[in-house]
Amino acid sequence: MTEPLLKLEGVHKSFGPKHVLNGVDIDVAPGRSLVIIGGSGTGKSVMLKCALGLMKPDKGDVFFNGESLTTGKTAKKQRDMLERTGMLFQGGALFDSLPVWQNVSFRLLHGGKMKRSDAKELAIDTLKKVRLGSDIADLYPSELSGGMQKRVGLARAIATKPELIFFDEPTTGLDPITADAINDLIVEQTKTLGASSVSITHDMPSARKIGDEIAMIFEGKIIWRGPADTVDDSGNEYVDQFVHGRAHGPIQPAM
Ligand SMILES: Nc1ncnc2c1ncn2[C@@H]1O[C@H](COP(=O)(O)OP(=O)(O)OP(=O)(O)O)[C@@H](O)[C@H]1O
Repeated sequence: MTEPLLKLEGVHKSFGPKHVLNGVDIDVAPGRSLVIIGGSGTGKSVMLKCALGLMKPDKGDVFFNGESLTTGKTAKKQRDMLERTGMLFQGGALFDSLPVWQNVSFRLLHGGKMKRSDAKELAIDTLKKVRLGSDIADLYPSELSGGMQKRVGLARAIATKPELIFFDEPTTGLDPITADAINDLIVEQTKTLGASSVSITHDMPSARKIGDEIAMIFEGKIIWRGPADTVDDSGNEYVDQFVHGRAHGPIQPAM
């Protein structure tokens, strides 16, 4: 069996008396796309932060390419993982004070790896991949629509040609047509790179489109996982309620 690129094993995380993650086991193979669905406050973002090393699990481990990120020379291993990882944050999270091209090539510019002129050229090439023209390279994020900002965020996530990309609610705040176009670009660009991806969302159209596989988190555990095209017929009453957006069922609405 192929070694997973990313694996979370028995990950626990609590805040005081609040147990958010209660033994999360999940992995993603090279070149595969995993979408994690779950209701508000179920710990999706906390899980993502643990996977990225931004939060330390209380118990359990995170492996990147088979290497534990919580034991041994963790700082070096974390750095190595982050260099090989791209991220599209919820809301785009662009730097308002930097023009679009510097946002896209931020890591290459600031990692001292590239001359400014080369970084700008790479940014413009990458913007083209997300169907944005060179005319926006010198604009600032506030001058762009929400959909364009997401495209810039996607361009930034893929600019370093990562092996693994995290997508945190990639279509939040977009109309359904723009959201669909962003999802198409996400699929196209991750497949072109041959990268693995882990996305978290509660938007089912996005989950169906982006995911090779879908997993559901509930009460701090992965309660179901399967091929994306089986999510409507999972045989799991929790998944069924979530997928069909029913207020009544075993999951209580988060109010
Ligand atoms: N740093 C923190 N300190 C205390 N509690 C936290 C912290 N981070 C998250 N939590 C709590 O952990 C729980 C899960 O939060 P998380 O943001 O992971 O949910 P989520 O599934 O991503 O929700 P949503 O879909 O609404 O974004 C919440 O109850 C939240 O208040």
